[in-house]
Order: sequence, then C-alpha cells, then structure tokens
Amino acid sequence: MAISKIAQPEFSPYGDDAPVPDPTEGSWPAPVATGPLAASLQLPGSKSLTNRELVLAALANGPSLLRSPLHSRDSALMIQALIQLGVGIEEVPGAGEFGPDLLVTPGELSGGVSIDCGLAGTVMRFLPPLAALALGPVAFDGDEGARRRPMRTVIDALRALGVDVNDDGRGALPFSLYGTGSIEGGELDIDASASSQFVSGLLLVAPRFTRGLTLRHTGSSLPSLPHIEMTIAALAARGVIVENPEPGVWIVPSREIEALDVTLEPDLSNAAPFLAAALVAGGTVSIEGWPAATTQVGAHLEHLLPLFGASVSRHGTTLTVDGGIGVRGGASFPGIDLDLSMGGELAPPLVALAAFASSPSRITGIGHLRGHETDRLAALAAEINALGGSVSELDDGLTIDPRPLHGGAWKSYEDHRMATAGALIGLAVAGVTVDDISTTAKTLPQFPELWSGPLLGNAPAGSASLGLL
Ligand SMILES: O=C(O)C1=C[C@@H](OP(=O)(O)O)[C@@H](O)[C@H](O)C1
Ligand SMILES: C=C(OP(=O)(O)O)C(=O)O
Repeated sequence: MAISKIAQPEFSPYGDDAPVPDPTEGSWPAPVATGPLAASLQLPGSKSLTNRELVLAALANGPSLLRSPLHSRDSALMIQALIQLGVGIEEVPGAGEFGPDLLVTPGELSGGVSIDCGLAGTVMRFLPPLAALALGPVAFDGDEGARRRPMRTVIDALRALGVDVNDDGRGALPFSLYGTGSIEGGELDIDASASSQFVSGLLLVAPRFTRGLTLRHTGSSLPSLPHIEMTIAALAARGVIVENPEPGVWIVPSREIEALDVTLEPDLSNAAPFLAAALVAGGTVSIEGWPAATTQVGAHLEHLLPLFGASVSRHGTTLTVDGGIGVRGGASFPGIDLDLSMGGELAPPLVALAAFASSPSRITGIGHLRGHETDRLAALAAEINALGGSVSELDDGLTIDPRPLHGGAWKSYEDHRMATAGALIGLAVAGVTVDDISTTAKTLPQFPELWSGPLLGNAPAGSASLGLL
C-alpha cells in the first residue's frame, strides 16, 4: 500500500476480516447465558500498547514492525493522524488472528493538518507533544464527547515548554498549536491527577527534546500508575531509560528512540468482561496468549476476580477463570471495598459484578472516571439503577447496594466499557438491551461476535434463560 501525506489509506477499525457492526441496527439484545460456560478465546492486541508503539515507532531512528497490533477505532485514529504528520505506515501480512501487522517508517514531521482524535484519550494526550516537534500548525478536535475530556494539563504543559497554543480557555478540545520543529525541554511541573495519560504523552516524546525532560507531578493523586509503568517499559525496550528517583518524578534523557520489532500483547482490560462472564454465567472462561509478565493493568484481574469468588489458574499462556455455579446458578459472594485508582478502566465490569453481590460494595479512587469516554460514575449509577439496582455516587467512586435487577434499556454513552458492562449484566438478567453495541469498536470491534460466538457458543442474541433467576 502506498503511503503518503496526500493519498491517505483507509484504515478499517474493524480489521480486514472482522464483521463490521452496523450502528443503524438499533439496540442489541444482550444474550442471556443458558448454561455454564466452557469458553476459550483469543483477543486482539492492547489499545494502550499499540498506540504507544505507534508513537514511539514514529519517532524512532528507523522502521519498526508492530506484530499483532490492535485494529480498532482508537488505533485507526492514531495511524491516520501519524500519517497526516508525515509518518509512513503500511499494513503488511502477519501471523496475528485479528488483522495485518504494521510497518512504521519515521518521516520528517510537518504540520498544516487537522487531527481527528475521535474519543481516544491516547490520541488526544499523546499526539500534541509529538505534533509540537513538527513544523507548522496542527489542529486537534474530536467527537462531541471528546470536547468534555480534560486537556488543560496538556495545553499548559505545551505552553510551559515554549509551544504556541491557541485554545478557547476551556482546557479542552478543540485547540491548535504551532510547531517549530523542536522543543528544548528541561524541567516541567504538571498536575496529572485527572489522567496518567498527561504523564505518558510527555514521557513518550521527551527523548526527542533537545535537553530531555525532568517531569514532576504536583497534584494530590495520580491515577493509573501501571499505565505510566507501561510507558517507561516501552521506552526502555527502545533504549531510553527513564529514571524515577521518587514517586511523581521522571527524568527522561535526550537520546535516540531505537527502531524495534515488537509483538503486541492481547488487550487484558478487554479480557475483563469475558473473564467476569464466568462469575455471572458460571463455568469457565479461558483467555489464550496471556503474557507471562506485563505492565497491563488487566493483569490485576488475576487477584481482583477471586475477590468475587472466582478461582483463577494459569497453564502456560492460558489464563482460566472458574466462576463455579455463577450468579445465574445462584452463587453468592460478598461485596468488596476496593481502591481501584491504579486501574480505573477495570471499574465498569467490576461494578457490574458488585451489583450481583450478596452485600454492599464500595469502589473508590476512581473520581477521574468522570473524565473518561463519559462520566462513568454517573453512567454506571444511572444504568444499574434503571434496572432496579441501587448505586450511589461518591466524590471519588461508587457504592453498590445489590438489589434484584430486571431487564430494560442500557445506555452506552458512546463508551465501549459501558456497552460491555451492559452485556455482562445481561448474561444473568433477561431483557437487557444495549443501545449501541457498535461503540465497542473503539478498542474491540469484534466484541459482539466474540461474546455470542466463542464465549457463549453462538447463543442467539436475547435467547431465553433457563429460568434460574
Ligand atoms: O495510557 C493509557 O493507555 C491509558 C491510561 C488510563 O487513562 P487514565 O489515567 O486517564 O485513567 C486508562 O484509563 C486508559 O484506558 C488508557
Ligand atoms: C479510558 C479509556 O480510554 P482512553 O484511552 O480513551 O482514555 C478506556 O479505554 O477505558
């Protein structure tokens, strides 16, 4: 495929072979489990790893090969934006189940372009520092929902680094910057309490600053630490060693980012609803290709799901969750009290599980979820309560008081993890319909097929339960 700034290829967020969800199809009747599961499945590549590797490959000292990358809306937006800025990205045949590999060839970065961030936090937070290394103006905008996501720290940081930024003062998209082709770097203080992506975006690009970067987080709390560890590990694999002399301080040397041949791990956060399904439907769910060691926060599911009564085992690279008889079979597990600040993106499926517990739960440390794809605290409370539940918002979390749930419409608010949380509840509650399942294309376009196919054994959507609940 010829890649140039003028002729941009159409990257399908759905991969080449995956069925394309039809957003006009209307609401999706969530399948009810008709018996215990015995599922084993593979999942596409990690969004967080794929979009980091795309950025690092774009800034590297030679071509990089990304094997088994994610092909989804968020990765397609990242690819499209990098191509616009002058990077060569080519799809090449690979061994991955979910689409081609990507060959990324760095090019001279140049502006004069408008970037569509969609609703992707990784695109809106990682690309502005990179675009500041281009020559010329670069405009950033995204979905309506993206204009509500926090961006002030990115804008302030760029200004503090000497970049000319034009915005409307709301601390949000849209804005534009004028790249001069280089950033000096040095010392920078930021408040990253609203998102770890503010830190990651700067660390990823900082090796290309003339003096590197000493970055200090000054806010009261810092969410999603494993995602910052992931950034540091991805840089280390390319020869850039980030020092972390004390919590909240990172020192990035100015040096070349090395080209790399890298295989992307499956998305372990997207594994969460599938693994949690074993606890709801009963039986076992296995995910193949589970990495032996990883910085992905989804690895924490191995000790989080046992809090809800699951047994987790590993055989080679297969992780299996055994949910026993499951909620559907009458299982009972106590509520939990959990600080989830390290892994807020796991909150929707865990809150859905907590709605089935035998006693109340409290999940805290997730106030920053109000700035995710939607205000996830408000959305989870509204949707579970609409099905008869009792969820209340705290400043930094939720309390979940389990009640018998009934069927009804479940809104996804353009949020992939809200959509999958609705599917999870629908496994044990007949009559749940998810309004927009195609929103899962943000990070997992194959969700509906994987859910009713490999997970449920091709159960027809909306099939009747055995009446166990
Ligand atoms: O860097 C990343 O890839 C991400 C960091 C986290 O963001 P926040 O720190 O904003 O929660 C996470 O929730 C998001 O899904 C992906
Ligand atoms: C918060 C999320 O995404 P983003 O990368 O858009 O921030 C998420 O995937 O849960």
